[in-house]
Amino acid sequence: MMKSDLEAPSSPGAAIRCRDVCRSYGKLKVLSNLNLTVPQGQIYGLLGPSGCGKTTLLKCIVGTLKISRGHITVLGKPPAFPGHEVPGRMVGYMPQDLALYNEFTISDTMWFFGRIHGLSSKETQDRMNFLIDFLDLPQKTSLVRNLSGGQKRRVSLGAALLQNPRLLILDEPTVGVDPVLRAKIWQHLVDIVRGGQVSVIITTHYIEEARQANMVGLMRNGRLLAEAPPEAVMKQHNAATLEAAFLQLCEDWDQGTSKNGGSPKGHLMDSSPSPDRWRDESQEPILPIAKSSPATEEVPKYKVDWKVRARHIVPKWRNIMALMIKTMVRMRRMPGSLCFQFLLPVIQICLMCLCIGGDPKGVEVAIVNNETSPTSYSHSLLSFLDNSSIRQVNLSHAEAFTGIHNGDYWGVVGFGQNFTSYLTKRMLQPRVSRDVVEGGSVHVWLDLTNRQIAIMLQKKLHEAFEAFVQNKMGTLSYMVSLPIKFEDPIYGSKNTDFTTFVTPGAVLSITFYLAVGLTALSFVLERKEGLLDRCWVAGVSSLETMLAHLFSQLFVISVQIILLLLFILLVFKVPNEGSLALVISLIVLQGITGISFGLVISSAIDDEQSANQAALGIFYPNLIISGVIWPVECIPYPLRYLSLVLPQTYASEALRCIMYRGWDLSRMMVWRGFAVTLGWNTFFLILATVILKLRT
Ligand SMILES: Nc1ncnc2c1ncn2[C@@H]1O[C@H](COP(=O)(O)OP(=O)(O)OP(=O)(O)O)[C@@H](O)[C@H]1O
Repeated sequence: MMKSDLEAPSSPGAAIRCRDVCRSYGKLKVLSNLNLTVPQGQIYGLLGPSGCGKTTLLKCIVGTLKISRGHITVLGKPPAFPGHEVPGRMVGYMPQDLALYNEFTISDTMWFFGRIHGLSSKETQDRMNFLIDFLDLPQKTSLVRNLSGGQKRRVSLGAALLQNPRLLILDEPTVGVDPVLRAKIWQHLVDIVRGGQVSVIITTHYIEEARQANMVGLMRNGRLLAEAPPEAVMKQHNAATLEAAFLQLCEDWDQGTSKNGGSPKGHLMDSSPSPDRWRDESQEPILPIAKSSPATEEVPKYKVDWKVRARHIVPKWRNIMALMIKTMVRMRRMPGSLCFQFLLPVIQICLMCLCIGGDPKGVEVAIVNNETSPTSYSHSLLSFLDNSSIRQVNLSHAEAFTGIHNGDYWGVVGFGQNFTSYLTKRMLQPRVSRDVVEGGSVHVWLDLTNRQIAIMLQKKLHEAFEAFVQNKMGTLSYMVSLPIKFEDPIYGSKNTDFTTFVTPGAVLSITFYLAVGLTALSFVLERKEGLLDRCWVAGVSSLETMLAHLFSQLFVISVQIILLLLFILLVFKVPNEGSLALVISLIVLQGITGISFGLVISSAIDDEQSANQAALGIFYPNLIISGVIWPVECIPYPLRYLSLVLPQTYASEALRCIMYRGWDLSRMMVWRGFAVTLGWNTFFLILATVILKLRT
């Protein structure tokens, strides 16, 4: 048997007491001055037409919805009171939504809730075996996603019954359940309340089955019309069935409200019933719940000492572990998606290194050479042009210019008839005429619409000319060199390409955005399916949910980062002059920033489409103004200040400094990147926790 570690509530008469409870959704008033009392050790059937506010009331009772006015106590204290086990092990909640993990098996589901409630393996196993048998569930290895609607509801009921809670809150547990099993479930409820320790509040659409309840509450338009034992309700209205009695009561209420200008008919009394009263005096008339009496009832004051409060706030490792195991099990059940997550960053960085920043290849350039001799300088110079980058096409002057105007060539390189003799003169004589300089020059016309290609052509022509001079003049080549000399670089190499600049920023961006993508939907779907609320009622705090997501996603991004680094360092040979530990730490921290930002989106936004839009919406602006693909120095000033506070600007700079300059944390440009990243991490995590807390 499971240990019964649950204390008796401070108010022995009532398991749940709602007084003057009001709750609205925007302008829609769903609960208005509602009073309800669920007696301890009894089954309370909450009945009412669709949309009258039953689910809303149950959510207020378990504490997932805040009430706008009034007072609720559950097992003696308000829900979510520090140190109170509601939410927690004392309460078993079956929400109206299925609120089950589809990728789980029945057994995974029970183990998950067992861990959260702190049950031992044996307790979980025993309870699971009993519930599978009792609820007539299929094999425990069956996946929830493959179960029928009715079977899913029974698994959901099983999860609520698992820890033998003191209070069961069941929102339509018998929908989609066959009559035999329905009877069995009701019999079970009757059995468990018999000892007087367990109380049940249950909503159902099958009004007649509520005759087995000890007490029914009849709800309409957000008010409780009456609260009494079922026989008393039927007797009061001379009805043979509870349904007929309920119809009668609604009619009476409607007539009462229309005749009396809003107040119910006279025979509906004006005081709130005491639960004990109904135990003995079930023949009394049905009592509506009055507006006046509860107001006179004093709201108890609850005190809590700081130790209990602190224990309430500190996250429980047990819950974090349970949630992490849950995420891992779900990942294992979706191997395709997991492989995709691991490979996506590698694919992205490979594409980036292959396609961005390298030298253009096979660029067609028209050559108009008016020198014919194969020994001429023009032929020699052209032989030094990099053939892999530039494809030379020999043409006449007219053809070359027609071609470049038609967009066939990126440039025209022209040599005059006397290029060789004029260039020789220019090289050897200190004073030459303008015509000699003109005729001894290479003339280049470029299509400058593509700046990268144009810059490449200019660079290749300069390199070809330098190689040509070196070849022709040997040690005397210094005589014709430009009076600007580029010495050996302090950092980097002379052949540094744009890829080298982009890679560190790209690695950080890829890690950040994949982490955002991984987490942005994590709560959205769980909230939609009611799983967040269900876990919260089981005693999982917002901070625990947040930390569990963070730790599980850390595992995924760690694998992603290892693969990314292997590719950039070993396959694409991006240089790393600094400490690998610093490189890894900075990338991991950026990943955590991405996870935390994803959690903010996930906790603030309710639907997948908006969450995706938010994640995508910030992608380009952030990428562009973080100096990842183009230097920050090019950003105009007011915008540059914004750029500098973004999570990736200083971090990219820091990573470049570590990798290419070999700097460490003693340099401001390095520690600044770490500091900004850590700052954003903390901010996003706190923000996400606060939003999640406010919204559950
Ligand atoms: N999140 C929400 N936002 C806005 N309105 C809501 C929300 N949830 C419920 N409502 C509205 O509040 C009213 C009461 O809904 P509730 O789900 O509590 O009814 P119910 O009695 O449980 O109905 P049913 O028996 O059909 O489940 C309905 O009019 C519903 O449209």
